[in-house]
Amino acid sequence: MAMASIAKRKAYFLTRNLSNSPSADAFKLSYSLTKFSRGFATSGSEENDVVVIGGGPGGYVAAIKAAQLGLKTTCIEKRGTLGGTCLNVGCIPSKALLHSSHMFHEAQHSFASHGVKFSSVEVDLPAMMAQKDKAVSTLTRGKNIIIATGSDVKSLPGIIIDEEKIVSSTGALALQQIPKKLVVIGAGYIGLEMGSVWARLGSAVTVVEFAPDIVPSMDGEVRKQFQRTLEKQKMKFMLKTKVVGVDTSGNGVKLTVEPASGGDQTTLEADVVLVSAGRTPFTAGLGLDRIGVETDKGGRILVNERFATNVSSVYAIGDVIPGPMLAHKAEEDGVACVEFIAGKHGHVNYDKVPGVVYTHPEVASVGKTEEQVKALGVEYRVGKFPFLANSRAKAIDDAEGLVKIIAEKDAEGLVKIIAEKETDKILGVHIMALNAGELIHEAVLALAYDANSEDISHVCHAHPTMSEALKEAALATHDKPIHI
Ligand SMILES: Cc1cc2nc3c(=O)[nH]c(=O)nc-3n(C[C@H](O)[C@H](O)[C@H](O)COP(=O)(O)OP(=O)(O)OC[C@H]3O[C@@H](n4cnc5c(N)ncnc54)[C@H](O)[C@@H]3O)c2cc1C
Ligand SMILES: NC(=O)c1ccc[n+]([C@@H]2O[C@H](COP(=O)([O-])OP(=O)(O)OC[C@H]3O[C@@H](n4cnc5c(N)ncnc54)[C@H](O)[C@@H]3O)[C@@H](O)[C@H]2O)c1
Repeated sequence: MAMASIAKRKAYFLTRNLSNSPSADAFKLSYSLTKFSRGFATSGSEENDVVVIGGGPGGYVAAIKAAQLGLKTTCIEKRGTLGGTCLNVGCIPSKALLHSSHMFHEAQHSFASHGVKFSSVEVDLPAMMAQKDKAVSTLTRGKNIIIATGSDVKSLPGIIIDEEKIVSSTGALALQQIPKKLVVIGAGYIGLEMGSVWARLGSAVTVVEFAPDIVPSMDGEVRKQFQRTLEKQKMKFMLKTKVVGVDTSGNGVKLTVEPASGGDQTTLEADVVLVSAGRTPFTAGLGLDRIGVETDKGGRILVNERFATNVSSVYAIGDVIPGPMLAHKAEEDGVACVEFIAGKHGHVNYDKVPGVVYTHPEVASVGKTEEQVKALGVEYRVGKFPFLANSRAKAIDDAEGLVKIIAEKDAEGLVKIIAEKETDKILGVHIMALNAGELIHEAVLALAYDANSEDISHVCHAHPTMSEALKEAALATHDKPIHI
């Protein structure tokens, strides 16, 4: 067992290497949970104010915040390192590979038009993986109970993940060879990000999606442009399609697929299949049923607005409770939860949590989609501004990220703002651009302060910047944009 303490903050982090006996660990931890819930002291001789189970973004942030609030805190993590899914097998390694594969793609396709020439460019996959591993390891060194045990990949009936031929995101982050053919099941965040990585490195990527659209939670208009852009990057989509059979007996994998509503079957061949059809809350081994913690049908722990479960002194945060499965949402949950425990007021507004798909271009959003606003029966106005008319995007030849498709109007990046017609209050902002994940925060702030589109249009934006597109879209929402 490795034990690290952040002495200054007086939060203790207990991590253990699970390589010996996962079940023994699960048993000990579930035993502890039962014990804590009855008000006993924690393991060892010392009494804690807060014990956090799980050291992911939700758990470790909750532990640090609790200690900052003066609560004696211990965080227990079954992995050898803190950081959870996000740091170990999620956000950080996936963004490292997205960045490396993007550099390779740029060197192949864009540098020459900027006057930078190479005689040859090739991929050194082991070096790329080592760079990703370095990014992770650099960051991992670094009585009340809060359950922050996160989530795990959702398995599909009849499909067994072996992390070699049939992989979850964890396996897709560690492939030893570039697959010639990669089939991705699920066109959500993971499927599109990991599909992008391997498509850029040369894999022929086919994405099979059950729903009629990719990223079903995304604004419809933005999603259509996004799909066209990904198709131009050679990703193929089979929408309204389900996988009904898998054969791994040969060298590769044979997948039988058919229309979601039934019909003729076809066979897809792949070297590797990525299962990215969602994630489920992870509570195995905690013995929740033994202490009577309520969950919903999907296994998510039910909490009230104070993150308290139905069992006294037991709280839950992050991926293990309902809401978006995002690292920054888990962190906000953690902070708000311990603020309540410390007798203060905490708050997380799930309507204003931004989401970013880190492809190229990125797609970022906050607030409601046009479809959601329509469904609510709210009268609204839409303001849009394309990056083709933004001088900074043009100056860096990245109106969409790929020089070759710059001229094609239907594939341009954009800012889209949806505002309530009567009040002009901003209800949702959607951005597709190379740095949309950064640009979105002006919109997040606007929503946090209940701003109107007119408010944004009165703010002076530096020129030339991509942020000017947000001001122009705001103008377009209630008036007319200047530069189009
Ligand atoms: C490939 C991938 C890419 C992602 N990219 C992004 C991104 O770019 N941005 C983003 O916002 N989100 C991203 N996510 C989602 C993000 O990782 C999660 O939303 C986030 O990690 C949830 O945090 P958490 O603290 O709730 O749970 P987790 O990070 O899953 O942490 C839970 C921790 O609890 C531990 N644990 C579980 N059971 C026990 C037990 N019984 N005892 C002790 N410890 C236990 C686990 O080992 C784990 O370390 C990504 C996810 C994946 C899979
Ligand atoms: N950039 C980020 O913030 C980021 C990156 C990766 C993961 N994540 C988080 O991780 C979570 C899991 O990601 P994910 O991509 O696995 O889930 P997701 O919910 O984003 O997407 C899953 C997709 O699979 C489809 N699907 C479901 N069952 C299917 C089936 N049987 N056949 C074909 N398609 C099917 C769904 O319609 C959906 O489009 C997400 O909730 C996301 O919040 C976030």
